[in-house]
Amino acid sequence: MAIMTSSHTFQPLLHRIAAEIESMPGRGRPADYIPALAACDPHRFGMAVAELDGTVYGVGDWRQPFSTQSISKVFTLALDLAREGDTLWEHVGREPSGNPFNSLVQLEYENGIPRNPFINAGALVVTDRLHTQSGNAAGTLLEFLRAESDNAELAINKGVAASESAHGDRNAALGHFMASYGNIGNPVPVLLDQYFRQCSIEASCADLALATGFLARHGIRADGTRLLTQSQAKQVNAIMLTCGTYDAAGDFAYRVGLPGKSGVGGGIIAVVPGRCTLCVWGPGLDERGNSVAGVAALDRFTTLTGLSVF
Ligand SMILES: NC(=O)CC[C@H](N)C(=O)O
Repeated sequence: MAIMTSSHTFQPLLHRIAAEIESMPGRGRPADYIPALAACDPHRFGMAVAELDGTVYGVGDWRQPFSTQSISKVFTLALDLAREGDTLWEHVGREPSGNPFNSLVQLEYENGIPRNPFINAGALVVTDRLHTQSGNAAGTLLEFLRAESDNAELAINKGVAASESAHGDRNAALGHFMASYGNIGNPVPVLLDQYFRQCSIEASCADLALATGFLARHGIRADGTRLLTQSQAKQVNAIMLTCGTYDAAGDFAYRVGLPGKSGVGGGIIAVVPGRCTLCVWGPGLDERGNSVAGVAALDRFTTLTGLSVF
Protein backbone atom coordinates (compact mmCIF):
# COMPACT_ATOMS: atom_id res chain seq x y z
CA MET A 1 0.00 0.00 0.00
CA ALA A 2 1.30 3.46 -0.86
CA ILE A 3 1.42 5.31 2.41
CA MET A 4 3.43 8.36 1.40
CA THR A 5 3.16 10.25 -1.83
CA SER A 6 3.37 13.98 -1.26
CA SER A 7 6.77 15.61 -1.20
CA HIS A 8 6.69 17.14 2.28
CA THR A 9 6.49 13.63 3.72
CA PHE A 10 9.88 12.48 2.35
CA GLN A 11 11.74 13.57 5.49
CA PRO A 12 9.89 11.37 8.02
CA LEU A 13 10.02 8.54 5.50
CA LEU A 14 13.81 8.82 5.28
CA HIS A 15 14.08 8.74 9.08
CA ARG A 16 11.93 5.63 9.19
CA ILE A 17 14.06 3.88 6.55
CA ALA A 18 17.31 4.87 8.31
CA ALA A 19 16.00 3.41 11.59
CA GLU A 20 15.15 0.15 9.83
CA ILE A 21 18.59 -0.01 8.21
CA GLU A 22 20.20 0.71 11.59
CA SER A 23 18.80 -2.54 12.95
CA MET A 24 19.79 -4.62 9.92
CA PRO A 25 22.11 -7.45 10.97
CA GLY A 26 24.43 -8.05 7.96
CA ARG A 27 25.83 -5.13 6.01
CA GLY A 28 28.24 -6.84 3.62
CA ARG A 29 31.90 -5.92 3.19
CA PRO A 30 33.60 -2.90 1.62
CA ALA A 31 35.35 -3.49 -1.70
CA ASP A 32 38.87 -4.64 -0.93
CA TYR A 33 40.22 -5.18 -4.44
CA ILE A 34 40.78 -1.41 -4.46
CA PRO A 35 42.81 -1.09 -1.22
CA ALA A 36 41.94 2.59 -0.77
CA LEU A 37 38.25 1.65 -0.37
CA ALA A 38 38.75 -1.27 2.02
CA ALA A 39 38.96 0.92 5.15
CA CYS A 40 35.36 2.23 4.82
CA ASP A 41 33.09 1.47 7.80
CA PRO A 42 30.18 -0.70 6.57
CA HIS A 43 27.94 0.85 9.22
CA ARG A 44 27.95 4.28 7.61
CA PHE A 45 24.62 5.01 5.92
CA GLY A 46 23.18 7.98 4.08
CA MET A 47 20.22 8.57 1.82
CA ALA A 48 18.97 11.57 -0.15
CA VAL A 49 15.92 12.27 -2.29
CA ALA A 50 15.94 15.20 -4.73
CA GLU A 51 12.79 16.56 -6.26
CA LEU A 52 12.74 17.87 -9.83
CA ASP A 53 13.10 21.48 -8.68
CA GLY A 54 16.27 20.70 -6.69
CA THR A 55 14.71 20.41 -3.23
CA VAL A 56 16.73 17.75 -1.37
CA TYR A 57 15.81 15.66 1.67
CA GLY A 58 18.38 13.56 3.47
CA VAL A 59 19.20 11.36 6.42
CA GLY A 60 22.32 9.97 8.09
CA ASP A 61 25.59 10.51 6.21
CA TRP A 62 23.84 12.11 3.25
CA ARG A 63 26.34 14.96 3.00
CA GLN A 64 29.43 12.76 3.38
CA PRO A 65 31.42 12.46 0.11
CA PHE A 66 32.20 8.90 -0.96
CA SER A 67 33.84 7.26 -3.99
CA THR A 68 31.35 7.33 -6.87
CA GLN A 69 33.03 4.44 -8.74
CA SER A 70 30.66 2.88 -11.29
CA ILE A 71 27.90 5.41 -10.64
CA SER A 72 30.09 7.67 -12.82
CA LYS A 73 29.28 5.41 -15.79
CA VAL A 74 25.75 6.79 -16.03
CA PHE A 75 27.05 10.31 -16.49
CA THR A 76 29.78 9.46 -19.00
CA LEU A 77 27.18 7.54 -21.01
CA ALA A 78 24.84 10.53 -21.02
CA LEU A 79 27.63 12.97 -21.87
CA ASP A 80 28.86 10.82 -24.75
CA LEU A 81 25.36 10.10 -26.10
CA ALA A 82 24.65 13.83 -26.04
CA ARG A 83 27.74 14.39 -28.19
CA GLU A 84 27.82 11.52 -30.66
CA GLY A 85 24.32 10.05 -30.57
CA ASP A 86 23.60 6.58 -31.90
CA THR A 87 27.04 5.82 -33.42
CA LEU A 88 28.02 4.87 -29.86
CA TRP A 89 25.87 1.74 -30.23
CA GLU A 90 28.13 0.41 -32.98
CA HIS A 91 30.79 0.02 -30.27
CA VAL A 92 28.87 -1.15 -27.21
CA GLY A 93 25.67 -3.19 -26.79
CA ARG A 94 22.54 -2.70 -24.71
CA GLU A 95 21.89 -6.14 -23.25
CA PRO A 96 22.34 -7.31 -19.67
CA SER A 97 25.50 -9.38 -19.39
CA GLY A 98 24.51 -11.75 -16.59
CA ASN A 99 28.20 -11.68 -15.67
CA PRO A 100 30.21 -9.84 -12.99
CA PHE A 101 31.09 -6.22 -13.74
CA ASN A 102 34.74 -6.93 -14.48
CA SER A 103 34.27 -10.14 -16.49
CA LEU A 104 36.34 -10.84 -19.61
CA VAL A 105 34.59 -13.95 -20.91
CA GLN A 106 31.98 -12.54 -23.30
CA LEU A 107 34.36 -10.13 -25.00
CA GLU A 108 36.11 -12.69 -27.17
CA TYR A 109 32.90 -14.37 -28.35
CA GLU A 110 31.44 -10.99 -29.15
CA ASN A 111 34.47 -9.61 -31.02
CA GLY A 112 35.51 -6.95 -28.55
CA ILE A 113 32.05 -5.29 -28.39
CA PRO A 114 31.00 -5.19 -24.71
CA ARG A 115 27.45 -6.17 -23.79
CA ASN A 116 26.46 -2.83 -22.22
CA PRO A 117 27.90 0.53 -21.08
CA PHE A 118 27.79 -0.30 -17.35
CA ILE A 119 30.06 -3.33 -17.13
CA ASN A 120 33.68 -2.21 -16.95
CA ALA A 121 34.45 -3.13 -20.58
CA GLY A 122 31.51 -1.08 -21.86
CA ALA A 123 32.32 1.84 -19.58
CA LEU A 124 35.89 1.84 -20.91
CA VAL A 125 34.53 2.13 -24.47
CA VAL A 126 32.26 5.03 -23.46
CA THR A 127 35.08 6.86 -21.64
CA ASP A 128 37.38 6.32 -24.62
CA ARG A 129 34.82 7.87 -26.95
CA LEU A 130 33.98 10.73 -24.58
CA HIS A 131 37.70 11.44 -24.26
CA THR A 132 38.00 11.64 -28.05
CA GLN A 133 34.90 13.86 -28.28
CA SER A 134 35.79 16.21 -25.42
CA GLY A 135 39.58 16.02 -25.06
CA ASN A 136 39.20 15.31 -21.33
CA ALA A 137 36.64 12.70 -20.28
CA ALA A 138 37.20 12.85 -16.51
CA GLY A 139 37.36 16.67 -16.54
CA THR A 140 34.14 16.92 -18.57
CA LEU A 141 32.44 14.58 -16.13
CA LEU A 142 33.67 16.50 -13.08
CA GLU A 143 32.50 19.80 -14.55
CA PHE A 144 29.06 18.31 -15.26
CA LEU A 145 28.70 16.88 -11.74
CA ARG A 146 29.75 20.18 -10.17
CA ALA A 147 27.21 22.09 -12.24
CA GLU A 148 24.29 19.73 -11.62
CA SER A 149 24.94 19.41 -7.88
CA ASP A 150 25.81 23.11 -7.55
CA ASN A 151 28.88 22.02 -5.63
CA ALA A 152 32.15 23.43 -6.99
CA GLU A 153 34.10 21.43 -4.40
CA LEU A 154 33.55 18.03 -5.96
CA ALA A 155 36.96 16.57 -6.76
CA ILE A 156 38.89 13.51 -7.81
CA ASN A 157 40.49 11.62 -4.91
CA LYS A 158 43.98 11.14 -6.34
CA GLY A 159 44.86 8.53 -3.72
CA VAL A 160 41.94 6.33 -4.79
CA ALA A 161 42.81 6.83 -8.48
CA ALA A 162 46.41 5.79 -7.75
CA SER A 163 45.20 2.77 -5.78
CA GLU A 164 42.95 1.70 -8.67
CA SER A 165 45.78 2.19 -11.11
CA ALA A 166 48.18 0.14 -8.99
CA HIS A 167 45.64 -2.70 -8.85
CA GLY A 168 44.14 -2.19 -12.29
CA ASP A 169 45.39 -5.25 -14.14
CA ARG A 170 41.88 -6.48 -14.92
CA ASN A 171 40.77 -3.17 -16.40
CA ALA A 172 44.06 -2.91 -18.29
CA ALA A 173 43.44 -6.38 -19.73
CA LEU A 174 39.93 -5.35 -20.82
CA GLY A 175 41.28 -2.20 -22.45
CA HIS A 176 44.08 -3.93 -24.33
CA PHE A 177 41.80 -6.76 -25.41
CA MET A 178 39.25 -4.37 -26.91
CA ALA A 179 42.04 -2.33 -28.49
CA SER A 180 43.15 -5.51 -30.29
CA TYR A 181 39.68 -5.54 -31.94
CA GLY A 182 40.03 -1.88 -32.90
CA ASN A 183 37.32 -0.82 -30.43
CA ILE A 184 39.49 1.65 -28.45
CA GLY A 185 40.71 4.87 -30.10
CA ASN A 186 43.07 6.34 -27.49
CA PRO A 187 46.27 4.71 -26.21
CA VAL A 188 45.15 2.26 -23.52
CA PRO A 189 47.26 3.89 -20.72
CA VAL A 190 45.62 7.25 -21.52
CA LEU A 191 42.18 5.65 -21.39
CA LEU A 192 42.90 3.86 -18.09
CA ASP A 193 44.12 7.08 -16.51
CA GLN A 194 40.87 8.80 -17.50
CA TYR A 195 38.77 5.88 -16.30
CA PHE A 196 40.45 5.61 -12.89
CA ARG A 197 40.12 9.36 -12.39
CA GLN A 198 36.45 9.20 -13.38
CA CYS A 199 35.74 6.41 -10.87
CA SER A 200 37.62 8.26 -8.11
CA ILE A 201 35.44 11.36 -8.08
CA GLU A 202 33.97 11.82 -4.61
CA ALA A 203 30.45 13.13 -4.08
CA SER A 204 27.73 12.85 -1.43
CA CYS A 205 24.24 11.39 -1.65
CA ALA A 206 22.91 14.95 -1.92
CA ASP A 207 25.31 15.77 -4.77
CA LEU A 208 24.52 12.60 -6.71
CA ALA A 209 20.75 12.75 -6.22
CA LEU A 210 20.86 16.28 -7.66
CA ALA A 211 23.25 15.32 -10.49
CA THR A 212 20.90 12.49 -11.54
CA GLY A 213 17.98 14.93 -11.85
CA PHE A 214 18.24 15.25 -15.64
CA LEU A 215 17.14 11.61 -15.94
CA ALA A 216 13.94 12.30 -13.97
CA ARG A 217 13.39 15.52 -15.97
CA HIS A 218 13.45 13.64 -19.29
CA GLY A 219 16.85 15.03 -20.32
CA ILE A 220 16.70 18.57 -18.90
CA ARG A 221 19.64 19.80 -16.80
CA ALA A 222 19.42 21.73 -13.54
CA ASP A 223 19.78 25.06 -15.39
CA GLY A 224 16.87 24.26 -17.73
CA THR A 225 18.99 23.46 -20.79
CA ARG A 226 18.64 20.09 -22.49
CA LEU A 227 21.40 17.44 -22.27
CA LEU A 228 19.51 14.50 -23.76
CA THR A 229 16.42 14.16 -25.89
CA GLN A 230 13.41 12.72 -24.08
CA SER A 231 14.01 9.51 -25.97
CA GLN A 232 17.69 9.34 -24.96
CA ALA A 233 16.77 9.92 -21.31
CA LYS A 234 14.34 7.01 -21.57
CA GLN A 235 17.10 4.89 -23.12
CA VAL A 236 19.59 5.63 -20.33
CA ASN A 237 16.95 4.87 -17.69
CA ALA A 238 16.14 1.59 -19.45
CA ILE A 239 19.78 0.53 -19.50
CA MET A 240 20.08 1.39 -15.81
CA LEU A 241 17.09 -0.82 -15.08
CA THR A 242 18.39 -3.79 -17.06
CA CYS A 243 22.16 -3.46 -16.52
CA GLY A 244 22.80 -0.97 -13.68
CA THR A 245 23.43 -3.53 -10.96
CA TYR A 246 25.25 -6.09 -13.14
CA ASP A 247 24.31 -9.71 -12.61
CA ALA A 248 21.87 -8.66 -9.88
CA ALA A 249 19.81 -6.37 -12.17
CA GLY A 250 16.87 -8.79 -12.21
CA ASP A 251 16.73 -8.94 -8.44
CA PHE A 252 17.13 -5.15 -8.17
CA ALA A 253 14.21 -4.62 -10.58
CA TYR A 254 12.17 -7.14 -8.59
CA ARG A 255 12.91 -5.54 -5.23
CA VAL A 256 13.24 -1.85 -6.08
CA GLY A 257 11.52 -1.42 -9.45
CA LEU A 258 13.49 1.65 -10.50
CA PRO A 259 16.31 2.43 -12.92
CA GLY A 260 19.38 2.31 -10.68
CA LYS A 261 23.17 2.27 -10.83
CA SER A 262 25.53 1.00 -8.17
CA GLY A 263 29.23 1.53 -7.54
CA VAL A 264 31.71 -0.43 -5.43
CA GLY A 265 32.15 2.67 -3.23
CA GLY A 266 28.76 1.60 -1.81
CA GLY A 267 26.56 4.19 -3.53
CA ILE A 268 23.46 3.58 -5.63
CA ILE A 269 21.54 6.21 -7.61
CA ALA A 270 17.94 5.63 -8.68
CA VAL A 271 15.39 7.50 -10.78
CA VAL A 272 11.64 7.91 -10.43
CA PRO A 273 10.99 9.45 -13.88
CA GLY A 274 8.95 12.64 -13.70
CA ARG A 275 9.07 12.68 -9.90
CA CYS A 276 12.41 12.51 -8.05
CA THR A 277 15.87 10.97 -7.84
CA LEU A 278 17.56 9.11 -5.00
CA CYS A 279 21.03 8.28 -3.83
CA VAL A 280 21.90 5.89 -1.01
CA TRP A 281 25.29 5.05 0.45
CA GLY A 282 26.39 2.12 2.58
CA PRO A 283 29.93 0.83 1.94
CA GLY A 284 29.21 -2.85 2.76
CA LEU A 285 28.72 -4.78 -0.50
CA ASP A 286 27.14 -8.10 -1.40
CA GLU A 287 29.03 -10.63 -3.53
CA ARG A 288 27.89 -8.92 -6.73
CA GLY A 289 29.32 -5.55 -5.71
CA ASN A 290 26.06 -3.81 -4.73
CA SER A 291 25.51 -2.02 -1.39
CA VAL A 292 23.56 -4.27 0.97
CA ALA A 293 22.09 -1.36 2.95
CA GLY A 294 21.57 0.65 -0.24
CA VAL A 295 19.44 -1.98 -1.98
CA ALA A 296 17.49 -2.59 1.24
CA ALA A 297 16.80 1.15 1.68
CA LEU A 298 15.62 1.58 -1.92
CA ASP A 299 13.46 -1.53 -1.55
CA ARG A 300 11.82 0.06 1.50
CA PHE A 301 11.42 3.42 -0.26
CA THR A 302 9.50 2.01 -3.23
CA THR A 303 7.55 -0.39 -1.05
CA LEU A 304 6.44 2.34 1.36
CA THR A 305 5.71 5.01 -1.26
CA GLY A 306 4.55 2.97 -4.25
CA LEU A 307 6.90 5.17 -6.32
CA SER A 308 8.30 2.71 -8.84
CA VAL A 309 8.14 2.44 -12.62
CA PHE A 310 5.86 -0.61 -12.31
N1 LIG B 1 31.50 -1.72 -9.97
C1 LIG B 1 32.34 -0.72 -9.82
O1 LIG B 1 32.05 0.27 -9.16
C2 LIG B 1 33.68 -0.91 -10.44
C3 LIG B 1 34.46 0.36 -10.61
C4 LIG B 1 35.94 0.19 -10.35
N2 LIG B 1 36.58 1.45 -10.54
C5 LIG B 1 36.53 -0.85 -11.27
O2 LIG B 1 36.83 -0.52 -12.36
O3 LIG B 1 36.74 -1.98 -10.92
